[in-house]
Amino acid sequence: MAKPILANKKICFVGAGAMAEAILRGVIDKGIAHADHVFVVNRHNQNRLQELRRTYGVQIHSDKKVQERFIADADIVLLAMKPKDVEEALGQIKASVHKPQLIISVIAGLSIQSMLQYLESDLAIARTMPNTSSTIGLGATGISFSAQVTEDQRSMTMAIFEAIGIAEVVEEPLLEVVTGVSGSGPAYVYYFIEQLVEAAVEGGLSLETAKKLAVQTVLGAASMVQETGEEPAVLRKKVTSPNGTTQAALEKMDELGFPNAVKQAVHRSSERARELGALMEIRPKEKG
Ligand SMILES: NC(=O)C1=CN([C@@H]2O[C@H](COP(=O)(O)OP(=O)(O)OC[C@H]3O[C@@H](n4cnc5c(N)ncnc54)[C@H](OP(=O)(O)O)[C@@H]3O)[C@@H](O)[C@H]2O)C=CC1
Ligand SMILES: O=C(O)[C@@H]1CCC=N1
Repeated sequence: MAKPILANKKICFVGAGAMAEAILRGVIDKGIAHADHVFVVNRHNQNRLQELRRTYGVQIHSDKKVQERFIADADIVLLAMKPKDVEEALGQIKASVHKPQLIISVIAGLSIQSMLQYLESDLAIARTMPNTSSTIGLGATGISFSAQVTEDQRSMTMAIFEAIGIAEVVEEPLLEVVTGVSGSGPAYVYYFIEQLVEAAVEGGLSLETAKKLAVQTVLGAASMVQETGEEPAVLRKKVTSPNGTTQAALEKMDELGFPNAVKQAVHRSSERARELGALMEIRPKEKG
């Protein structure tokens, strides 16, 4: 059953890739948006639009004029293209977006100020940083709002992202930190699982058994933190017998710089988001 706040609202996704699919699948599966109120447009790939239509029942069209109407008629326009495509895409939709629509962006690094400049309008903007776990309702999203966003629009944004996981409102400059932690974060965990599996196979386990054990271990550890409310460091100590196997393994991780590698990776992702943001800024000389 759809929550009333979004029941009659039209959402148009501009961009039809991994992140758009994660969100649209989440909101449709959770019943907070009806598939016949979800519109998806992209630049070229018609097969991709057909695939999304077949899988989720969303509305698509190959005609650019009809796509422009999808955007103009939407209550919420959700921007989900890569940073390199922002200039072209926002230039194309500029004439179609208007007040009092809500623009939601998931684009890493793209500031509210840059969006307002590209769209040349005083629009209501929710800048977000979700992650792909939104697909299964376990996303983690950071959100900042522009001054123009109304209370209803805030509630709609929270409803969307809380339907597909947890959502935290943060000051806009902290969205880069969110990007480093939870936007890119699933990839770090997959990378960790890959190494666990590889080591298990090197040790002689079958690939199938290795995967089962590694995935259950990560799932169990994350759930323990969530369900017991205990600090990760306290839970870690409970696994670590003095002079036992875990202590030996953790000492090896320290020796090889694991804690520093993880922290530096998070900081580098945040820094990269800032770099992408700077690349997407409109310089004063390019205006008008
Ligand atoms: N993937 C992730 O884990 C996360 C991604 N993000 C952000 O989400 C955004 C999208 O990432 P992701 O989904 O991975 O990217 P994808 O490459 O999977 O998808 C990008 C989509 O944008 C479309 N597109 C490109 N140019 C235009 C245009 N001019 N007009 C309309 N659509 C266009 C592409 O369509 P076509 O094929 O026709 O070119 C494609 O469907 C990025 O900005 C990223 O920073 C945020 C959090 C997590
Ligand atoms: O890798 C990226 O740039 C995007 C943003 C966060 C996750 N994926």
